[in-house]
Amino acid sequence: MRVGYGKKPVPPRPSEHPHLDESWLADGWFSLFLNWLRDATEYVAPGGGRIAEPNAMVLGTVDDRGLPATRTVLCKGADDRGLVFYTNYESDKAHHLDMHPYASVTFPWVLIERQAHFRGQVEKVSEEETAEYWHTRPRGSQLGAWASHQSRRISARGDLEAALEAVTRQFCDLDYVPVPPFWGGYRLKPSVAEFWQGRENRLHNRIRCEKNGSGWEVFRLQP
Ligand SMILES: Cc1cc2nc3c(=O)[nH]c(=O)nc-3n(C[C@H](O)[C@H](O)[C@H](O)COP(=O)(O)O)c2cc1C
Ligand SMILES: Cc1ncc(COP(=O)(O)O)c(CN)c1O
Repeated sequence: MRVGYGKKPVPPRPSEHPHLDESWLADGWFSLFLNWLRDATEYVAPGGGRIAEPNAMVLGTVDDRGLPATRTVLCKGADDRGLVFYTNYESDKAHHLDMHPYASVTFPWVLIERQAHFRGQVEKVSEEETAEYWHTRPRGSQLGAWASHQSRRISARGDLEAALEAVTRQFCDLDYVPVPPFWGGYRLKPSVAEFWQGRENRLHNRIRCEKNGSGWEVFRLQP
């Protein structure tokens, strides 16, 4: 199958925004990331379309053979320390991170012709931080996390539904579902961040910053 050129987005084109500039990253990646995440969250296309899950990021890890794996996770926390996501600590991605605690994440904000990309070391967040987030989740999502041994094989959909029924019964007398011991957050601490902004003729803007001691080295890359 040939994948061709899609329809051009209708005006106003986000690519008419000012050129991405090195100075925007002088203090590191965090403030530009927050601005772009907010833009992605608030953006409404002329036809009314919005970016679904603007906090979705594609997480790249490597397995014990050095074989890369990517999957989407939701960014549930961001500050100048890094980007936080929550998952099962016995999943494939968790095994990858146990062996090799480095990862990349990419936010593909295609609708607004932007992309943000981060690479760095990954560490588990504290149990307190996990608990604080866990208790904001709907009960159904909490029970689903208890029911699913993420990334393990299961022979039938029905077994998953039976597992959900079992944990629903197990916790039915409790007001609060406890945090599973096998569930929690990770924080990716960027040492490299790159912001991409689409431009005419594929002459896109790419600005990268790399951690350099306590500061950041900022430079432009060819598209
Ligand atoms: C939009 C979207 C958001 C997702 N968010 C998460 C998430 O925050 N945490 C998670 O564990 N899985 C999330 N998933 C599922 C993962 O992509 C993946 O299938 C799962 O974590 C198992 O990955 P692994 O086997 O590589 O560990 C999401 C999937 C999609 C499509
Ligand atoms: C399995 C799984 N775990 C965690 C999450 C994170 O999001 P939430 O806490 O809002 O469920 C998601 C989001 N799709 C998910 O699919």
